[in-house]
Amino acid sequence: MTAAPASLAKGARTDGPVLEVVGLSKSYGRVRAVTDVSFDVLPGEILGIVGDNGAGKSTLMNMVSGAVAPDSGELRIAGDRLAPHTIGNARARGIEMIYQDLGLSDNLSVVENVFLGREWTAGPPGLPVLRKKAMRARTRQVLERLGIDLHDMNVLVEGLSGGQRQMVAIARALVTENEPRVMVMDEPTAALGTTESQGVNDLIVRLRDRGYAVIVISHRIPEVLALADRLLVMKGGRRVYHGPTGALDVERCVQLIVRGADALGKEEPA
Ligand SMILES: Nc1ncnc2c1ncn2[C@@H]1O[C@H](COP(=O)(O)OP(=O)(O)OP(=O)(O)O)[C@@H](O)[C@H]1O
Repeated sequence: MTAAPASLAKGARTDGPVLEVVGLSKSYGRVRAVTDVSFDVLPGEILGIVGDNGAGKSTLMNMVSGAVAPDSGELRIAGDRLAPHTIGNARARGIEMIYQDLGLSDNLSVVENVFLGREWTAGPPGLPVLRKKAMRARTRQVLERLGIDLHDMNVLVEGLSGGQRQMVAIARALVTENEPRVMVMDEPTAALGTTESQGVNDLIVRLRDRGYAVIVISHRIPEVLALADRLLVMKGGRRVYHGPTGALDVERCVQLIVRGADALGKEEPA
């Protein structure tokens, strides 16, 4: 388990779900992007999120990351309500989102990317000096801890493979002021071949085994069924399944995505 962030509210729970999403809804004009969706994630768990295009996955995750404020419902982190509902507050409370475009700068090195926008400096105010050695050491430590093999951390990111870039983005999410507790990844393997996908998925499993909660949005049904412990299936902005992946096979999962909860022929598990 990772240490509880210092910013965890007094009295907040440290066992049970690290994240509870309670009845979130969001409309854009007349489009109901997400309607009354609830789910939770435990520490040391991978939750997969699947659904057709337009099912509401991105809107839901943008609410989880604090980027989009819900019309109704709330987010609880370790039992404590997220308020105000902002990216800054969600990050301070340990929620990190890695978008599909990764947000890396090609012309900067691995270390520079990991610390981009929050560089460590020393020296008097107005005359900051970059603490390059310390940043390199911290980056190496995080990469080694996660078993990420990147020999040259001064190499420009443009020279890295898709899988390596994904790993730099994950390292970047880990080098924050507060230890993250929930990592949300949008299609982390979408642009990768089989071997590189396997490398990224192995890393996601290592994150899970270190106590992080990892939420993975994916279109790759067999892959996410093999990777995730539980699955959230969305259709038309609604939750149609939230339960163990072991209860589903690829065919049933596809049926849920296409037909909704009717595909199970019974009540979905809570
Ligand atoms: N900023 C926005 N303004 C207007 N409508 C939006 C906005 N964001 C999403 N929507 C609409 O909300 C619905 C859900 O979209 P969302 O992007 O959350 O689905 P998704 O499951 O992530 O889809 P995809 O897999 O294609 O990314 C869609 O009908 C979409 O057009």
